[in-house]
Amino acid sequence: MKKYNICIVGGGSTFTPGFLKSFVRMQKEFPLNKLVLFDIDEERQEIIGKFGEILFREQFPELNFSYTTDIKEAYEGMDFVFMQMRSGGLPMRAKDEHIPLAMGLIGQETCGAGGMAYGLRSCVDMIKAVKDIRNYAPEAWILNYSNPAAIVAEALRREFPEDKKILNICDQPENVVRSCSRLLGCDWKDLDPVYFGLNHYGWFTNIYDRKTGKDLLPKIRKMIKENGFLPQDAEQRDPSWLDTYGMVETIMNDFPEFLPNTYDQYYLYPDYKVKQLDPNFTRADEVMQSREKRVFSECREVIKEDKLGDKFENISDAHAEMMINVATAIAYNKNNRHILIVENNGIIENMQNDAMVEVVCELGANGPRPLSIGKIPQFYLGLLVNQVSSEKLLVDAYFDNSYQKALEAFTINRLINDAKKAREVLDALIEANEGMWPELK
Ligand SMILES: NC(=O)c1ccc[n+]([C@@H]2O[C@H](COP(=O)([O-])OP(=O)(O)OC[C@H]3O[C@@H](n4cnc5c(N)ncnc54)[C@H](O)[C@@H]3O)[C@@H](O)[C@H]2O)c1
Ligand SMILES: O=P(O)(O)OC[C@H]1O[C@H](O[C@H]2[C@H](O)[C@@H](O)[C@@H](O)O[C@@H]2CO)[C@H](O)[C@@H](O)[C@@H]1O
Ligand SMILES: [Mn+2]
Repeated sequence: MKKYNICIVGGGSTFTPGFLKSFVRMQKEFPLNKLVLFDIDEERQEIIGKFGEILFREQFPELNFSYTTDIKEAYEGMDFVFMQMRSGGLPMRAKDEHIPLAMGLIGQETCGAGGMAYGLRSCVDMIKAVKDIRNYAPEAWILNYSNPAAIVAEALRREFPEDKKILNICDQPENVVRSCSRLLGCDWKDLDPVYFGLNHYGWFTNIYDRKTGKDLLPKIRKMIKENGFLPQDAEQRDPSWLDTYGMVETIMNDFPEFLPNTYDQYYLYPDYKVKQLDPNFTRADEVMQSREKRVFSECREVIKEDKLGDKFENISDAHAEMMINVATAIAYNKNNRHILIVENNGIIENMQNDAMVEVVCELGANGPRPLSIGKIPQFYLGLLVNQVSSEKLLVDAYFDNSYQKALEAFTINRLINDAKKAREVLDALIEANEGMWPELK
């Protein structure tokens, strides 16, 4: 069995320990020869890297493991590059969330004004990173889940139109499916979903029982009405995530036809969410006080003790497992189903062909083969056409260095929806992102 060479970009991410654990756990399904962590932040990379050295010494000693801030060392000879960079880091995420909220607008990592601010930073850094990767590893599969994945996917589609080995993925749809399995008391792998939308903006039309073909969505709808909705890993979640999953019940009371992605809450209830969110303490602050602190202090402890102790079991690795499953589908031409972000080209019949949509695909060595959706109802079409327009205008702003296009992207966005507010928040974000955005003239 071939053993693969993998690089993780954003190797200093809070999610890296979860990946390291999954690579140990899944070494039979996905045998590795070499694993390199790459980050631009030497200090973060060193802490996670040293933790990784101890983890692999104890659990997977034959793996050739290293960490670096050098692009040649990172990319040369790679088969797969997993991308999880956070352009601007968590401090900039805090600004993306605080600035719009202080103006009465949704401030969120990937949605609305904050998502667009993060989007422009990610366009700059992701395009540079993909060029670097292609310089050293022209044939590597690039599996991107750096956010905002919708905007990154559109920018990469335009910058690298011939590159068929770049795949954009989000684990949120799979998480909703896993959460349904918790509700139903079954294995999530027995559920066969049908899903359409954009990244962080979609709906499940059906959740079939894989064995019988029966649609379980009516039962799920009823159970959510009676019992609410919890994430599969509720016991490990911060309070804000429990609120987010709880909103699925509200959404289904108003729009019972389909099961929503949790991110739909921002687009359907923007006024309510603005009132609920605290402009001085957002999710970024919660992450910096919880996950980031915990991950780095646990890594430091392991380094100090020079042994893993009991740390392995408690590392959360749900989305790492999903990403590794995506890589194995490609590596072994499995053609099993994943929800992926791909160019529409008629999959959603009544949406433009060049939209980057999120749908179920069969995935194998030749890439994704999306399953057709057909026409979607007017309500959903209206919402999605609005959002895809905003995302495309933002990417125009990036490529054309155009303030006007950015203003249009912000104005049309449902979470802003007013030209004066759009200009005000855009100008504030230009100032906050100095040196990290393209110059907008
Ligand atoms: N698509 C999904 O479903 C999904 C799920 C979870 C996280 N994410 C994304 O994963 C990323 C990491 O999230 P996190 O909360 O762990 O963030 P984090 O800030 O803890 O880690 C991100 C790392 O990226 C590094 N980085 C920043 N710019 C870089 C660049 N140009 N090149 C290389 N490294 C760079 C940072 O130094 C940092 O160590 C984010 O983009 C997040 O949005 C996506
Ligand atoms: O606020 P954060 O940083 O906790 O999460 C933002 C990300 O949320 C989703 O990813 C979840 C994922 O669904 C869950 O299974 C687990 O792995 O945690 C992740 C982070 O909490 C979303 O899909 C990402 O795009 C967001 O970046
Ligand atoms: Mn996501």
